Amino acid sequence: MRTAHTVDTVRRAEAELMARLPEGTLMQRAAAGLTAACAELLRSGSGSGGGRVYGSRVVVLAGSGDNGGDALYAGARLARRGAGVTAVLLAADRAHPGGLAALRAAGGRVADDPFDALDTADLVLDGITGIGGHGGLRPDAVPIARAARGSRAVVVAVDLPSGIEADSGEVPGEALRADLTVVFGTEKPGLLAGPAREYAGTVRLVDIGLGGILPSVPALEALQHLDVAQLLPEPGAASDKYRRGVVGIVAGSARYPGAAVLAVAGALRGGAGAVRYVGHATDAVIARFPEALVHAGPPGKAGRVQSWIVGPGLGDDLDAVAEVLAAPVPVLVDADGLRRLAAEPALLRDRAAPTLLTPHAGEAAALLDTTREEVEAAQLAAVRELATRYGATTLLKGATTLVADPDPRTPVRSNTMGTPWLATAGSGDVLAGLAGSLLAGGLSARDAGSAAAYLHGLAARRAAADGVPVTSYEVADALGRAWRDVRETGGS
Ligand SMILES: NC(=O)C1=CN([C@@H]2O[C@H](COP(=O)(O)OP(=O)(O)OC[C@H]3O[C@@H](n4cnc5c(N)ncnc54)[C@H](OP(=O)(O)O)[C@@H]3O)[C@@H](O)[C@H]2O)[C@@H](O)CC1
Ligand SMILES: [K+]
Repeated sequence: MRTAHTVDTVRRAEAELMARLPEGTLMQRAAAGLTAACAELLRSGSGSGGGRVYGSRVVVLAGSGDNGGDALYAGARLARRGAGVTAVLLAADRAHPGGLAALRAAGGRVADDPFDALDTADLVLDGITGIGGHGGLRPDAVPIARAARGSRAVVVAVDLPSGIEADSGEVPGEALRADLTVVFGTEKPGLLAGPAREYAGTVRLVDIGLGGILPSVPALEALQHLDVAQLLPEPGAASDKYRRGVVGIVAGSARYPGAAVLAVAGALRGGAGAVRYVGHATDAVIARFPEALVHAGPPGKAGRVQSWIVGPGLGDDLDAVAEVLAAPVPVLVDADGLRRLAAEPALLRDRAAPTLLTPHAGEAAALLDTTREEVEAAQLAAVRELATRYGATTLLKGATTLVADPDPRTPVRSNTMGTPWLATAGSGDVLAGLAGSLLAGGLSARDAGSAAAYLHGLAARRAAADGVPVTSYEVADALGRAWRDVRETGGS
């Protein structure tokens, strides 16, 4: 599990740890980890320096705080290993004194012209701001950040990409996009939530000893293979199809039969014992999936289910939404179902069983009565607000999918397994089917949503492995492989 803690929590834990250690220990631990990551990157040839530290050209962008201190100390360590290190000081009179002295003592120098230095750099260390930065890059830093990003150097962010908001994941102005972010002690929410996450590149955690001090419940968390393997239901010897759960799907219409087919495709690979399809696309569903149970009447007459999925491709025939929401079983509401809910939120009022809402940014905007742009700019705030306002677990789709429970103390789950290949028609229908199927298998709404998002992303990566565009149907087809992948890592 990857975990992230808020800035306040990190600062409290750091203060507690620092009180027990000689002064400067944490910064030296951070700088040592940062140096190791940079050296590895330079040796791998990711920079343009010919595969070694000795003789490589490193530029340190140092702001006025401790983030700049970390970067300067790491620059000093790289200089001692033979790198040519130049510092660009964003606030010359307030650069970290110890870090700057160490850099000079190791043979590093301060740049006369930042742009000349960046022009020939192999690696840039971004220490402009870390957890103390707010409001995006300041005007004087913007051209320097642009030159760094425009150079051929590999960019390594110190703790966080400068310009992102650590706690909210928002990017209020410009930020410096990194290839690698070396984060200290614990991840910060902005590394697991968009849009900030898209600035971080690969994230590498350096242990500085906060492990035993940080609270065990983080602000955000992201499942990994092993976590997903532990969540997936496994049929026991006594399982029959009803014990494994029947998932009911109300989706598709004469106009959009494909949404029904794709939702059923996802559900069939989610481990439920049976999939019961209800709606106007029974012929299309049966033609593709003879194993599905189909029913053309209202959901209430379709027979028992352990969970419902309602919404994909329904068009304007939305009477079934209220009917399904009145059932005492877990319900996943997607697509057109969410439109109905935005018009009548009271439909959720009397529900006691779990509800999982799966909006994309546009649907989330309608539910929150705001714009898509506002949701995309503040994804973490939006998913939390949806979950509390609607009293329902909410999965907000995007480049980084987030899942929030109504109880604000429960960590928000971030799915880091997504891929741009998933931005394709019908992708959400497959995800809804898969998540609804996991709900029928007994997973909580939060587990079902986050495990489904993970498997869905992994399946898309597998399906697109040879670099060709994938269709949603192929993603559904690859879910079996994704499931096997996590199972094999999970050792079950
Ligand atoms: N605590 C610890 O034990 C450890 C901490 N560690 C490290 O310390 C980092 C936190 O250091 P920090 O608190 O000094 O803040 P930091 O992120 O360097 O920047 C704040 C300074 O920048 C300024 N500033 C603000 N916004 C700005 C902007 N948009 N653009 C430009 N400047 C801006 C603002 O100054 P101002 O100009 O407003 O007076 C302020 O002084 C943390 O991320 C980690 O790297 C590690 O060594 C491990 C141990
Ligand atoms: K930084």
